[in-house]
Amino acid sequence: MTAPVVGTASSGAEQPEPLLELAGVRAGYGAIEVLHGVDLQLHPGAVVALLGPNGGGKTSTLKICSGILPVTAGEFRLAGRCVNGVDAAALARLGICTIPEGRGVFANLTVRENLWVATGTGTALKDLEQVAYDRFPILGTRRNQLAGSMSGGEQQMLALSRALGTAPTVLLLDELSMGLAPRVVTEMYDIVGQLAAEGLSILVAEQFARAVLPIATSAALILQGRVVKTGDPADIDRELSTSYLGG
Ligand SMILES: Nc1ncnc2c1ncn2[C@@H]1O[C@H](COP(=O)(O)OP(=O)(O)OP(=O)(O)O)[C@@H](O)[C@H]1O
Repeated sequence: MTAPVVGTASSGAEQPEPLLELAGVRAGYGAIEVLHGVDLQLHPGAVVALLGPNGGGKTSTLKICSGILPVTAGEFRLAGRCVNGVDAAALARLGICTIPEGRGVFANLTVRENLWVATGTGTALKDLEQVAYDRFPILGTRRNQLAGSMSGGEQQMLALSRALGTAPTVLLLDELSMGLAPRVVTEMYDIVGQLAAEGLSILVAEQFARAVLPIATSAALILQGRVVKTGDPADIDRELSTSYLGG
């Protein structure tokens, strides 16, 4: 069976090959299966919003894409090549970068020290700092400030900077909106939209659909470990309002 097409940046009839694809992916924790055949496609330069309620399987799907959770059946493909069993470090070297739920910044390290953590990928600190401070000048003024003392939005900028400094091709974002004021969420998603316009391919897991749909090129709804609907963000928004999340 062919996976539903989702996340295409262009609307032409010619579909480019998906950069990242899950085809019938099953996975779980111990003996308990939580993903029961997930189909998902992310095309170059697209923003796919992966939506659904708590426990639907959003984070587990991102874990598959970052190599943290093994595929037990089906295929995880990058540029058409099956990468089942390829570990997280190797996937990172192939350009997959994750910003986990809660951002993953180290509260007791300064901005600069947090950026230094990403030098483990082989990128020089000065290059990481340049990317960060060019895009988010506020981080430059706070380079010696402890990350934990910054606002949620500034911490999210730091997490994004650390990711971007490694020049990823695919960005996986988990619940970017968590703990942020609505205005800051809008600002952060505007930045995500800009990153996609610059060519980055982005998969965003979000419980709060309204936050991400305005910048998404397509959306997928995951319920109980299955992608039950994929398509245009406006259609999925309508579907969510009427059927699943009570608006
Ligand atoms: N480490 C784990 N061990 C066992 N079960 C887990 C683990 N992590 C997630 N699960 C289970 O897998 C299912 C899917 O969870 P997942 O975190 O992927 O969903 P989600 O859509 O991201 O939800 P949330 O927004 O609450 O994180 C849930 O039933 C959850 O209880």
